Amino acid sequence: MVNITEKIKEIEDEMRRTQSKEQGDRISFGSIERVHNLPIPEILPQNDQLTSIHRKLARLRAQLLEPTGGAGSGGGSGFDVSKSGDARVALVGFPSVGKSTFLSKITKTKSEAASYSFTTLTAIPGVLEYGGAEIQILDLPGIIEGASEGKGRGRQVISAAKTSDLILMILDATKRAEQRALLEAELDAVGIRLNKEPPNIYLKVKKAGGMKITFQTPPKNLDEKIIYNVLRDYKMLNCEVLVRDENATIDDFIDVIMKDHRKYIRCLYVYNKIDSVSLEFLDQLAREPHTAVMSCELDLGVQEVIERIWTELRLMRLYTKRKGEEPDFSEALIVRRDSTIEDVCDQIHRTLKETFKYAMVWGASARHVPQRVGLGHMVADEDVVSIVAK
Ligand SMILES: Nc1nc2c(ncn2[C@@H]2O[C@H](COP(=O)(O)OP(=O)(O)OP(=O)(O)O)[C@@H](O)[C@H]2O)c(=O)[nH]1
Ligand SMILES: [K+]
Ligand SMILES: [Mg+2]
Repeated sequence: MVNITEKIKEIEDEMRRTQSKEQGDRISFGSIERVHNLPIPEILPQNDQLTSIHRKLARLRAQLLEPTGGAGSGGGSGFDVSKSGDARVALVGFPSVGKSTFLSKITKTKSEAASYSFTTLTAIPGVLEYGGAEIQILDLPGIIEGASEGKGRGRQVISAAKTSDLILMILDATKRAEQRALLEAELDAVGIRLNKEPPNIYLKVKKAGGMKITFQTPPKNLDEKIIYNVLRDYKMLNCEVLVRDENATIDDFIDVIMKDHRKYIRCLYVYNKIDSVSLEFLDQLAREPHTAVMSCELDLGVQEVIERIWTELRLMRLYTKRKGEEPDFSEALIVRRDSTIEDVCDQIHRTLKETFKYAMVWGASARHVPQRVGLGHMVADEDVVSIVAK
């Protein structure tokens, strides 16, 4: 069986050699991920050899995703914890950063915490009640560098993270700064894209007619030849491509081709143990994007993290009202942002849509109050909705 990890290492070396030949030591390649994340013009100075190496690397990395994909692919199916509640949040981080301490603090579940690594060996679910919603929080074993290649329980942890609506990346404020980039790289390697929208590239596979490649505006990092070569690599000889984003890169394009293996998940970075760092450093951490800081031990910032979880999940609370009765504010109906009346119906009952006649809406989404609307109407947070069935 082919050892993909070894092959990737080989390519990394090849890349390093080509690189130093081309550009001297301008960029050092510490890890595959760093190569992968560099903007194309910088690492691929119109160099065909490098472009082809880069594509090979992307293909191999994709194989790491396959359940039967060579070395270190064992145990990639996640943990056997069923989803419950309105959303799932996964706690991902290196060992002993305080994941279990946090779970025990914000839910009724007690997950063992200790000062040694790998205290937690399996997924422990807890329930956070907030704003009328029940949010499942998944405490997970710590992961280590190389997790995506199967080190430790890495594959399993990452699979569990992939099923979540939000990743809470727990970081230790007292540890070196690289921890964040290392974890991001592990997730990136298995197709998880954090705080990113799917690339704005249209791709349609056809039965015949060859390749038709068009650009909405001249792209900065791509050209017809690069796209042509990538498509040929993936044996997509008949297709239509429209690149709408001028900043799209070759990696973005590969993500579009591999869209069944990509997951776009929001991530909140949470630095724990701020009781042990200087105020100056704390201030610096707190300014990073998508970041919150806390100390579970001193109970500092924990409530703020809970509030951030709620906003990052982008959930909305709706209240229902029966005809001729007051709205029921005792129990909220939780739906995702950008939900329509149709989603609301589905949330109430699987078949409600079939007998739906119209809905009355009170609140921010209503143009006048109440507004009579159809299934396509977009609701807003804290709207009151009354569904009228046939
Ligand atoms: N100083 C300080 N220590 C903390 C804080 N939160 C947790 N700890 C300590 O950090 C250690 C690790 O905590 P755990 O909750 O077991 O960490 P974990 O991330 O679940 O660890 P694994 O399950 O082994 O991956 C324990 O000794 C905790 O008491 C904090 O806010 N400040
Ligand atoms: K621990
Ligand atoms: Mg733990």
